[in-house]
Amino acid sequence: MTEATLILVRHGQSQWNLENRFTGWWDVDLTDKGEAEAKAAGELMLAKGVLPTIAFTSLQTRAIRTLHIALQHAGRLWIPETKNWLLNERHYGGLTGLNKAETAEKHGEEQVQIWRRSFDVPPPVIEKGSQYDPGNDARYAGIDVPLTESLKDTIARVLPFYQAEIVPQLQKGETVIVSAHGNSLRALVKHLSNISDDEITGLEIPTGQPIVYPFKDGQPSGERAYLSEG
Ligand SMILES: O=C(O)[C@H](O)COP(=O)(O)O
Repeated sequence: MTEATLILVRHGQSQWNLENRFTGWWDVDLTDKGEAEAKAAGELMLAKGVLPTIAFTSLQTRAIRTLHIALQHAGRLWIPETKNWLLNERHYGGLTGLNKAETAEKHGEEQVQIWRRSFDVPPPVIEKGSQYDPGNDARYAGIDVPLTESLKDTIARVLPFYQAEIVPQLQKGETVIVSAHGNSLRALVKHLSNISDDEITGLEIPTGQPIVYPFKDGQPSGERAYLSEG
């Protein structure tokens, strides 16, 4: 039997988390508070002796920097890491850049909640070439950049990456850290904790809080727990 550990961490507070704006694939950096959250996550991993041996992250600055700050403070900046767009945040389509409260005033709380948390209703598409369209960003060269994504669409890209790249590391007994985003991590937690399409609407992932799953032979062997509470 091979035991392993999966650590999931949502990036620390970003500039647009602070400004309450839909972010999705737009690339924003961490705030000072976000950096402090990442540092605390690394210190917690060190204190608990839960030390990553291999890392995965998205192509987005806020997740990459959270990973690096956390690893630095856990003494693990040297471990191998993979960056892949398949771990990016869910694409927020035409909502990208808008203020969440102003959007709720305009379209109603209920509609905004559907766009934010429904399983399979995507936000309106982003206009190609518009201000916050990441379609021409060099990091996405050769990728068919979506124009919007529901959680269901996000799961359809995150899970195959998880199965192909992350599960083999867990089967080998690695301590894997995935530094990603609210909705790309909701996609993973939905799968790992077997949460239904209806119940996933109620799941929130806080910034900078490592979530840990124990694994045996490449399968989760227990429920998720916050490392701070373990
Ligand atoms: O992309 C965003 O705006 C956030 O990272 C997640 O936002 P949400 O909680 O509205 O899905």
